[in-house]
Amino acid sequence: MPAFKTIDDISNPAGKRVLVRVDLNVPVADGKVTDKTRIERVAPTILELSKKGAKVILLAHFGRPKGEPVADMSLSLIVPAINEVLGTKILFAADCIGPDAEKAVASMKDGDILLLENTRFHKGEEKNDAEFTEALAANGDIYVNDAFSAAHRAHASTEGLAHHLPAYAGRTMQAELEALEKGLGAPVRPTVAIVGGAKVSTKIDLLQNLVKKVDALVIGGGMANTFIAAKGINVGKSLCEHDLGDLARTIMTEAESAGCAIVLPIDAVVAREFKANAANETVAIDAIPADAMALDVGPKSVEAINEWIGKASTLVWNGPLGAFEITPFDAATVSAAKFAAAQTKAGKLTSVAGGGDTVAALNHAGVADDFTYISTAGGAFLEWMEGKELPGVAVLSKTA
Ligand SMILES: Nc1ncnc2c1ncn2[C@@H]1O[C@H](COP(=O)(O)OP(=O)(O)O)[C@@H](O)[C@H]1O
Ligand SMILES: O=C(OP(=O)(O)O)[C@H](O)COP(=O)(O)O
Repeated sequence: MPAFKTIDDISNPAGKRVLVRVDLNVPVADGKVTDKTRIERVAPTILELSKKGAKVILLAHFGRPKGEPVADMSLSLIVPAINEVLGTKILFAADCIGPDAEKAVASMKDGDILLLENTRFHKGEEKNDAEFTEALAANGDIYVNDAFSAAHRAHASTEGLAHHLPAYAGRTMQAELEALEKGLGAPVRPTVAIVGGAKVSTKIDLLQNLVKKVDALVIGGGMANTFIAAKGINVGKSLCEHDLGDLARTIMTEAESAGCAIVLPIDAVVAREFKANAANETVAIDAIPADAMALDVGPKSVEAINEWIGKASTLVWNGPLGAFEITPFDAATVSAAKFAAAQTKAGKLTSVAGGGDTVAALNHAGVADDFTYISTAGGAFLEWMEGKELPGVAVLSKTA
């Protein structure tokens, strides 16, 4: 575990302006938060600092707005859910830097909690731009990073700020690293990884190293469509990143050399509309109609996936196997989740899953509590698993 300072090392937080980086990138449907796990996980840090009399100023991103304000990516949408979890009313400022932020911070009393608007509404955030970082730092005396799930990003609010202010790890950051080390520090083989979901381009790179660490890599969701297409199979209108075909083929070749089995779907549940209860059919993977989308992996694929889970001693999982938010396309994810939970309860499996939507999917399946450990992190968790240095964690120990 990297050595860093924690909240215990803040000598007297009372009256201090503490910039706390949290991950509020939560699943939302019809303007409502559908899974509050990430908020629940950062609540202890926020409440502890507030109780100690600090002025708690929350920094977070929401979605991928590309450096411009986007109405449905405003963190104001998350405020009611935060109030509910914290059991107190927080303040909100319409910008994370400049006069709006300054005014809101200046009016805070000791113990108040203020959420600043989406840091990604400014281009400087993802560029880790010095001027933007300074503008963020102007509103704080201390920086606490509690966003383990965003620690794989070297952004202004996740990395840059630690160079400008005394930096500490929050309680969730500490707990995540400790739990991952305990559960996966020395994984018992065979180790199986399941990677699915929709963030294909940002996660596909990780698979190149992951295939060297695991005995089987099960690929589902939009990631599977990209691999299927790379094999020359038509995936119709499915979520698929066709330009990543070369990389997908390289990963399959490297997996073979490393002795890692790649488990791709052999059938799919397809529909013509992305909505709950859309008319659907199950087809062989090479028979996806040109006008349809594969929204879930099919029952034969689930059988094969569960067979791999049955052989595994360790399971790491990020990314749902299908569009689990809309029935019946949650079937494969729910089935594999229930089977992995049963294996874990029977003492046959160490199961670690992570990612905002993955946690929501496991909650939806009603089995999140039965997994060995649930991380709030998806991409960060996979990068940690690869043995990569996470910039948001590394900077905390470098500046300690
Ligand atoms: N076949 C598919 N087609 C479209 N979307 C999919 C498919 N499979 C999974 N998804 C979507 O992937 C999203 C989750 O992906 P991702 O953000 O990568 O996971 P996590 O947040 O757990 O890291 C969900 O919203 C789900 O609907
Ligand atoms: O939701 C997140 O990552 P995850 O989907 O890998 O769990 C984090 O908030 C990071 O978001 P990003 O992948 O847009 O940088």
